[in-house]
Amino acid sequence: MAKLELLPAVDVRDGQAVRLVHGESGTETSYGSPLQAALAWQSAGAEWLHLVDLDAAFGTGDNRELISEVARAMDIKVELSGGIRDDASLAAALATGATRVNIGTAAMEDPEWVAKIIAEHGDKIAVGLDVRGTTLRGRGWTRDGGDLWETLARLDSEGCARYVVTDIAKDGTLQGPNLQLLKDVCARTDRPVVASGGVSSLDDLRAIAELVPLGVEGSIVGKALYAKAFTLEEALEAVSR
Ligand SMILES: O=C(O)c1ccccc1NCC(=O)[C@H](O)[C@H](O)COP(=O)(O)O
Repeated sequence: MAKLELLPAVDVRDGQAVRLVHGESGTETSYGSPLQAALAWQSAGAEWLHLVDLDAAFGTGDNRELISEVARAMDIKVELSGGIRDDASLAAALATGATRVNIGTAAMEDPEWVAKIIAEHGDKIAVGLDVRGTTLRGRGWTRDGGDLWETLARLDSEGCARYVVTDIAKDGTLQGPNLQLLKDVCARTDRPVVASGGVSSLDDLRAIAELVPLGVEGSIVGKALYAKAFTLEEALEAVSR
C-alpha cells in the first residue's frame, strides 16, 4: 500500500511562523523564525513542506520575500499557499521553485482564471477546499464561497489534479481530523486528496493513512508538531507502514 505523505506546515504571519485556531486572525501563537522551522522539518526527514502566506490570504499584506527565501532554502518539495489569486501572485509563487501551489479564493471567485491555470500548469496547481460544513470559505476563510460539491464537480471537469481539504472547525484545534469529510470527498473525486486540519496524535495520522486506498495521498500537520504532541520523526515512522 502507498504510504501517506506528511507535509509539516509553516504558516507565516507578519514574518513569524504561527498557528491560528480555526484560521481566525488574532488567534496567533508565534513559533519564531519560519526559516528555522522549515529547516527543522527538513532535517527531521520531511519530504514536503506546506508553506502558507497568511497575510496574503487575509489581504493584510504579504510575506513574499520571506516565503521565497524559505522555499528557495529547501531541498525538499514545497506546497505554497495563501493569496494566489491572479497572474502576478501565481508567477511569484511559481518563481520560488515551489513544487505546487494551492489556490483557494480564486477557485470560488474567478473560475475562468482557475480553469486556465489548471490547463496551463497541470499538477503544479492544487485547489484548497476549505469548508465549514459543506460551504467553502475564501478570503482567508472569512467569506462564504459556495457549495463544496458543486465546486468539486466543476474543478474535476476542468482537470484539477489534486485537492487540499480542510475542515476549518478542526484547524489548529488539536481535535482530530474530519475523517468523514475526507471519505466523502474521496467518494466524489478520483483525484488525490491532501488532508489538513486538526491532527493531534499519531493515531490520527494512522487513521488518515487508512484512507490512502480511498484516495487520500497526504496529510498536513501544523499545531501538533509545534505543540510537541509528537515529533516529525515519530510521525514519519507511524505512517511508513
Ligand atoms: O492555507 C491557507 O490559505 C489558509 C488561509 C487562512 C487561514 C489558514 C490557512 N491555512 C492553514 C493551514 O494550511 C494549516 O497549516 C493546516 O491546516 C494545519 O492545521 P493544523 O494541523 O490543525 O494546525
